[in-house]
Formats: sequence, structure tokens, C-alpha cells
Amino acid sequence: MSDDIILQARGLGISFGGVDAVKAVDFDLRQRELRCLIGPNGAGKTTFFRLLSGQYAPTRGSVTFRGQPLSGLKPWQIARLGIGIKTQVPSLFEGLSVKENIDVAARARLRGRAVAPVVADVLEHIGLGDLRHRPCAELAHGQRQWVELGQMLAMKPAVALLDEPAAGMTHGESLKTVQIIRDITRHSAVIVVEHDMDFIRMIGDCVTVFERGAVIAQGSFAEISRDPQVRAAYLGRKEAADA
Ligand SMILES: Nc1ncnc2c1ncn2[C@@H]1O[C@H](COP(=O)(O)OP(=O)(O)OP(=O)(O)O)[C@@H](O)[C@H]1O
Repeated sequence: MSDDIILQARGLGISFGGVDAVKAVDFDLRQRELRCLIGPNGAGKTTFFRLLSGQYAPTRGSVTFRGQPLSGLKPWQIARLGIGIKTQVPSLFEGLSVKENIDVAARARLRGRAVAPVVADVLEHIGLGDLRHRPCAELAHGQRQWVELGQMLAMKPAVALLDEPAAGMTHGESLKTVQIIRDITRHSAVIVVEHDMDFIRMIGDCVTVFERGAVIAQGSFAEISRDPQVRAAYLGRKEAADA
């Protein structure tokens, strides 16, 4: 394995009953790489994400992190190794303020060392300095997502797995989210799962395209958007929906 590769899947797959939700996927993620996983509804993106993060045990194949197999590890052990996960389900402490939520994440990494400068820096990056004392329960949807991304900035995991971080956001909010994700890549490799092509276009980095549980294309946004199989996967669904 190349020294540069931090997360690797080989022949990774899972079946639910008779359905091969993810077939047998090979996947490499390099250090500080920003990778997008896209595909139409039901393509297997979220299931693949759950396999990578240890939320699902694979039916076949393996995942290794820095060469170490992840199979059999509990989610907290995987987190401790340095894999951070942001799922679609919010995981903030609702009654705590923005600052306190960032503080908790920073303490998990710094273990007794000074957290205040880190928290101040993160608040500036996510643009919520003015709302630092506001309980998270009172934040708007986009702001809550930014606090969760701020926790990633504070924790600096080796790999950050982000499931639909811009879901439900306006175009302007999505632009800001792209910027925060780029900040995260200064310390972490990042995988962004998304089905919104416009958001992927804004990111523009390497994209892996899923369809029916398999990888059908990989490359820059420009490359994959010219790919006939990718166009068929998306346009085929749209035409069917329009019919
Ligand atoms: N726990 C489960 N039990 C049974 N089938 C499942 C389960 N999770 C996913 N599937 C099936 O696996 C396939 C892939 O689903 P998955 O949610 O991974 O797709 P997706 O690409 O993330 O879609 P979306 O963009 O709609 O979230 C689908 O056919 C889905 O019905």
C-alpha cells in the first residue's frame, strides 16, 4: 500500500437479504484528500459510508485504516483511531451553546492542553462568533451543520466522513459549507457523501460515482459529468421521473 493512502477498501460489500446494497468495491483515500461520493437515490452511498465508518459489518471484503483492519472494532474504537463521522442525524448537545459544543470536541483531542485558542479559531472559521453563547437548539438548520463541521475542525481527525453536509441548505449556505470543508482538509482527509450535483460542482475535486452498489466512474467533476454512464445514471432517473 502506498504510504500516502490512509483509508482503503478492498472487495467491500454488504447484502441485505437478497439485495447487494454494496457489491465489491475497491476504494483508496489519500492523506488530506477531499473526495466526493455521489450517485442517484438508492445507489449505495450511505451504506458504503456506514461500512467505512464501522457502523455496518461487511458481508465481504475489508476496510483498513493506515494498514490496520477495522473489522470487529466498535464505533468508539474507530473514532479513537482518528476517523470522525458526521451523519445526517444531528449529534449536537442541544442545551449547550455553540462555543460549548466546540469546546467539548476540542477537549476530546487536546486532553488538558489549552482549548480556548482552538475554540476561538474554529468559531472564526465557521463564522458563528457572534452566536457563540446561543444554545444549539435555537440555531437555524445551516448554522447547526456548521457547528458540527466546527467540531471536526476542533477534533482534526485523520479522516472525516461527512454524510450530506449541505442537505437542506440554500446556495449561499452551501458555498460557505464548501469553504469550511476545505478548511477541514488542512488537517484531515475528507469524504463527502452527496446526491446534489450542484454541491459537488462547487467542490470540484475527485468524485467517485456509485450506481446500484458499484463504482461506475471516478475523476474530476468535469470528467465524470462527461461520462456517458454517469449521465445515463442521472438523466435516466430524471427522464423516468419527468415521464
Ligand atoms: N438496513 C437496510 N436494510 C435493507 N436494505 C437496505 C438497508 N440500507 C440500505 N438498503 C438498500 O440498499 C440500497 C442502497 O441504499 P443507500 O441508502 O445506501 O443508498 P444511497 O445511495 O445512500 O441513497 P440516498 O441518496 O437516497 O440516501 C437501497 O436499495 C436500499 O433500499
